[in-house]
Amino acid sequence: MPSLPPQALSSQAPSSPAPSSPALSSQAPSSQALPTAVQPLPTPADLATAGPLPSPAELALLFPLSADDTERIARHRRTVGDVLDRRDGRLMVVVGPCSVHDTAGALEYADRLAGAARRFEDDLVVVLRAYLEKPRTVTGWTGLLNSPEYDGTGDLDAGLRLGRSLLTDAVATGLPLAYEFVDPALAPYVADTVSWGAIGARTVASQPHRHLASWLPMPVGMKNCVSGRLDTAVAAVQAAAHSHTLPAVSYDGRLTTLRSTGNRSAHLVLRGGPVPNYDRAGVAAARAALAAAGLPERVVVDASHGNSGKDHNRQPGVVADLAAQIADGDRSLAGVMIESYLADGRQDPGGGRPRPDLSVTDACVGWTRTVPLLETLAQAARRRAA
Ligand SMILES: O=C[C@H](O)[C@H](O)COP(=O)(O)O
Ligand SMILES: C=C(OP(=O)(O)O)C(=O)O
Repeated sequence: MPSLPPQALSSQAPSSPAPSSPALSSQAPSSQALPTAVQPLPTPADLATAGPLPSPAELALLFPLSADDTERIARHRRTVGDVLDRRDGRLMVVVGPCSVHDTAGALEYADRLAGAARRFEDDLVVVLRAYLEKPRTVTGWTGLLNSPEYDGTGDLDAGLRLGRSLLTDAVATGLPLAYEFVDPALAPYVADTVSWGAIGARTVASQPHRHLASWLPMPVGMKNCVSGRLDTAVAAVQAAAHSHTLPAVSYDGRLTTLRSTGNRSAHLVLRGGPVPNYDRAGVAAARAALAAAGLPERVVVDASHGNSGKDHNRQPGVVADLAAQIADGDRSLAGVMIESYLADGRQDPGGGRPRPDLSVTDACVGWTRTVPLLETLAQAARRRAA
């Protein structure tokens, strides 16, 4: 990889907007005359003012992983695969904030979780949710990578730098990281730091996301649709297991053709819908759908989202139900997801800066309520193993 001076990575945005192209603007009808669905395409001048982004290689040079980090991430990925394949009898717990909006707050949380992960390591494989992109039902803040200032201005260049620096710091805590891949073009900037990936309920039907999962070098969970349907996610697991040809941003930032090998560790994540699906009947229905598709009967269950009606106060009840199923010996339950952060609840920051310790997206269970949940799951996993 060529070594580049940091100034070579800076955005090329000029200080004042470039004039619009007279040739193009004289051809384009005025926007008032256009039906709302027909917007003029960006002009070459618009594109020039946006400035280039660093390539994944350039960003990794600024915020590198050490050889030890890379070796540890490879080990974490194998461990998660072993849990999914039941070669490792522990339970995976993917836990952490709905989204990272404050890097200091996220790292404080990661430090606390790293301590808890060591405490429960005989029974649990604890994975930190380090989600920097948010899919929205309609509109809203789309995450630190796209909008690091939480003001909707969308400074992707700054977001990539802040996001990668957070991920490499989080890796240094020794925890495996979980990440939802929302925009396939951004995956090469972050994928080397991730040990468990997710394709979310709003993108699981998308072919580019399934193809991306077939290339990602870690186990990837496919979430059931927002509607609660399982078949789309089951089809995504099948699609991801195959080899595909896909366009992808290469390490040096060029659009390239990639031939994926297929991801044999893709699996189903139950996140509920209008009706929860974490209970024994929901898990049994998932096992039946996987068996009918000829897939391994293994699931991760998300205690939040549709399974708690986005009410964080209901997550402990969901976890208790799952713990009972696990303690009773259900070996198809490979993992549990919990949305948890430093403080309990969520905020809607008006115009000001958000509180660093409180979620700006979905409500989370606070840290003091999270530790007993980990304890409950560890006891359940120990009983199952025995
Ligand atoms: O996980 C977070 C949210 O559930 C997801 O981003 C959708 O949020 P929204 O329905 O508020 O847009
Ligand atoms: C958006 C998320 O979940 P889902 O896709 O299940 O809504 C999430 O886990 O942050």
